[in-house]
Amino acid sequence: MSSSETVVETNALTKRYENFTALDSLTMRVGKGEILGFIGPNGAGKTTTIRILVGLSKPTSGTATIAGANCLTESRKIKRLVGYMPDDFGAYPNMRVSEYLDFFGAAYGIGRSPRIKRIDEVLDITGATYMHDLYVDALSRGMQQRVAIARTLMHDPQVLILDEPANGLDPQARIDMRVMLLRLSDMGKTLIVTSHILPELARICNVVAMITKGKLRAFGTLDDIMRDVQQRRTFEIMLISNEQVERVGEIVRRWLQEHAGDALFDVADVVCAKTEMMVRFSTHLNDREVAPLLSHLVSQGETVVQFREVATDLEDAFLSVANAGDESDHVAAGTPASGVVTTASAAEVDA
Ligand SMILES: Nc1ncnc2c1ncn2[C@@H]1O[C@H](COP(=O)(O)OP(=O)(O)OP(=O)(O)O)[C@@H](O)[C@H]1O
Repeated sequence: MSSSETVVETNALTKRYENFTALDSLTMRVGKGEILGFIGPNGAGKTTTIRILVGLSKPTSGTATIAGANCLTESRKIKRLVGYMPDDFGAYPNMRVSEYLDFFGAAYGIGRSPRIKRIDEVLDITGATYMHDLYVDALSRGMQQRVAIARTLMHDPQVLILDEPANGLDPQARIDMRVMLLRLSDMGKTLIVTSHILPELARICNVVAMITKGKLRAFGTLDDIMRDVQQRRTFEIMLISNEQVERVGEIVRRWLQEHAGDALFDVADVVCAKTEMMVRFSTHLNDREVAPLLSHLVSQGETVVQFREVATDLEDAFLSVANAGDESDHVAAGTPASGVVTTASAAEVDA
């Protein structure tokens, strides 16, 4: 992470709905001009975090600030500092793009003549000048996303929070979106961009925060996270009957606990696939270190049909980090938010 001036900061941010913890002690910071990729599957807690940041929801505990303004108590300042683009564009029948932007500019209290000038500026920044007189409800999804971003820029905020901006875009529109976000970052804007999948957008992010079930699982540069992910290897143990699966899973877990040293994530990572008669695990251990596990299983009376390493491409591994399950909660909970926190499971994130 760059050492630039901190613009967005959360400390132990927690949100509970009765007994349910939607956000669990989230601590992170984003610097000026940085693009944060805020990644996690559906229900991970991204919108909860964003709603707190933009002052629409109060946390149960913890703090959040944007450019020094308290998100909980200084909602006027926050409104001026932040441009928020929600996931849903909304319906605006019979409204031209210029009228749409004029409407939101007026809502921000921008006077008529600076508003007209600003509309041209934001359309220029977002490459949407040609849409000036088009009707918003006749635009494609990609065009609407541009206009939505133009709208968030009307009051020239320091921070842009974009909820799923790449959602529903075709490949070319995604590329265009990336270019636009980089341009905004070059202008010194700080961006928080959410996504429920590993987006192409992650490649332009300076920092990536991965969140599942309300907890931060990984935080760092994409390179940091990738490096850690690449050091892990996945093994599969094929068994002869499905009644072995849970038992072998437990043996593997205990063995990793003893042999994987401080690589606690390995233990959290054991996946038992009953119907496939298979146990899968990922580990930082090398071949020589992992080989004794096979003899250990045999010495415990387990019949093993195959014990093999499986190829996982980087993207699979990256997604599996984002989709870490409950079992790793005890590990991630005590881990500081800075630096890389990774776990991997074989479950797939929805794409
Ligand atoms: N008002 C509420 N009352 C109870 N539970 C809630 C409420 N709002 C959100 N939740 C729950 O909190 C969890 C986090 O939701 P959140 O909307 O933050 O997830 P998300 O990461 O934004 O997911 P998505 O990508 O689907 O929008 C979910 O399990 C959701 O059901």
